Amino acid sequence: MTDAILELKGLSKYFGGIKANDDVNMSIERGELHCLIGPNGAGKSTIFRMIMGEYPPTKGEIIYEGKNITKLKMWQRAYRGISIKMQIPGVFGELSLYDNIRIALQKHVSQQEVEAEIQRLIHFVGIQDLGNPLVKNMSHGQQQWLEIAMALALRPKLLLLDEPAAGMGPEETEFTAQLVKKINAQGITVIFIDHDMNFVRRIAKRVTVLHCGKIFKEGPLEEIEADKDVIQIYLGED
Ligand SMILES: Nc1ncnc2c1ncn2[C@@H]1O[C@H](COP(=O)(O)OP(=O)(O)OP(=O)(O)O)[C@@H](O)[C@H]1O
Repeated sequence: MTDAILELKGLSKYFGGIKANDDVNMSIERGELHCLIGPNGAGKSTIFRMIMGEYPPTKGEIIYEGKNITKLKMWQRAYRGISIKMQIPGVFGELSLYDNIRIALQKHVSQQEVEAEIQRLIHFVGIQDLGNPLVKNMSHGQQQWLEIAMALALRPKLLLLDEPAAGMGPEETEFTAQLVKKINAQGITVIFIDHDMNFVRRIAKRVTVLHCGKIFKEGPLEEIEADKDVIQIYLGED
């Protein structure tokens, strides 16, 4: 029997004449580490924005843990365990590292637990040796890991990561791949978007390919990489 944590049913998002997503049907198993790939403008980020509740779908339904959440507000979805790290940095550069995490922890843990939780999170994402700098003085990679820590502060069951290794060098990319695996090993379902197939290869087992807003192919990584049509529309690109 399947145990889907998330199901997208006929999900569509139109911006005027642009069909950013068109009749997307997807099912994500609890505990999966799933990757979304596809050419620029294929509609990957729009799917994330609908799952998190930023964009209302034009049509279709989002079922999370068996319940229809299509009309719920963002905070209601976050409260139920959906957390996201978008492509655009969501950290506060003028604030310290700890204060950024403190903001993310607001209302999720009691006042007495905050400091211990900050330590747990910075150790988990590997930024425990920096002291407590202003975030704008942290490297790009460190800021990305901080943002992941902030997403984890919500104790999610489902974590959405939009290009978690974008702009990183090889070592930081490898570290991020290990971090994503570690998150998933904790039982958190992860869906991530990425363009870098070396990164995808390191961690994903199942991959969905989007093209022109629609699901083009879905399957195990090896099948997707060997698929002639996928190579033609996407993987054959430089
Ligand atoms: N707020 C918006 N208003 C109008 N059009 C939008 C909006 N958001 C996305 N689009 C359009 O929807 C389509 C899908 O965009 P989306 O950002 O989801 O693609 P993507 O696959 O994430 O692309 P990339 O890989 O470049 O991040 C694009 O044509 C984009 O221009």
